[in-house]
Amino acid sequence: MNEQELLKQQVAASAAQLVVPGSILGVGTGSTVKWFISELAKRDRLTPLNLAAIVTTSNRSKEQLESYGFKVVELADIDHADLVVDGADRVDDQLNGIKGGGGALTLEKSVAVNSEKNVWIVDEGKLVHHLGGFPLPVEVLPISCEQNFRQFEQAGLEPTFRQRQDGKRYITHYGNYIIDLGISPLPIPSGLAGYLDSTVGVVEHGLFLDICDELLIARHDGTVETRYRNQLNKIPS
Ligand SMILES: O=C(CO)[C@H](O)[C@H](O)COP(=O)(O)O
Repeated sequence: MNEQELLKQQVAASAAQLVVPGSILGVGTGSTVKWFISELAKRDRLTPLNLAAIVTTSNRSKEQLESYGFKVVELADIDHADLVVDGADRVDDQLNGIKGGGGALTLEKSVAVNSEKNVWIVDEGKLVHHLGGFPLPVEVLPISCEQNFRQFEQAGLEPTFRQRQDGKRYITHYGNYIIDLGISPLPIPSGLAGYLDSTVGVVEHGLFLDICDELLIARHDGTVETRYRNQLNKIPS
């Protein structure tokens, strides 16, 4: 296994220990979450977790969970999740993140805001002081996507339509497009989030602000560091 995969496995194994037996669990999407699901299954095999319900944010994660015998329900079937474990593309000093590299941002945000606790699992290469250095995904309705594209261009946000390998536009689970924005580092990401939230035709965007409660970071020295949102003032800048 290469070092990157080893880091993902280590941080995923730590997150699997946070799952409380009998609880309602949310499971995100991505290559780090893939490890989390297999570590969860490993733990469940040793001592059954008897989870009350599992919701997930993509068909990929659903299929993997089901392959281990977990039963997955829809978000609409639960009132809330007790814990969601998800990956992230970039995380800043305030534990704000860019998510949606895998295109699942809308369901990811819906599941996240309906959870008591959000844990993100990343390797240290994802850490930045200010959010940036990764295309910011914005899911847009097809009917007004060209207008949105021009608006973003005029705002200097360097938009590009996400494409599939065959060169056609990427289509989300909900039949929408994704416009990736080439943003420069954002010291105050709430400004851009507010602009996108108020833009007609935008379904959701990948700025996840004040959502992550606990960040698990796989370090190259083999350790896993935990940062808590409610203890941010204790983190040296
Ligand atoms: O937001 C996501 C998918 O929409 C993922 O959590 C994010 O892209 C991180 O993925 P990976 O663990 O593969 O780096």
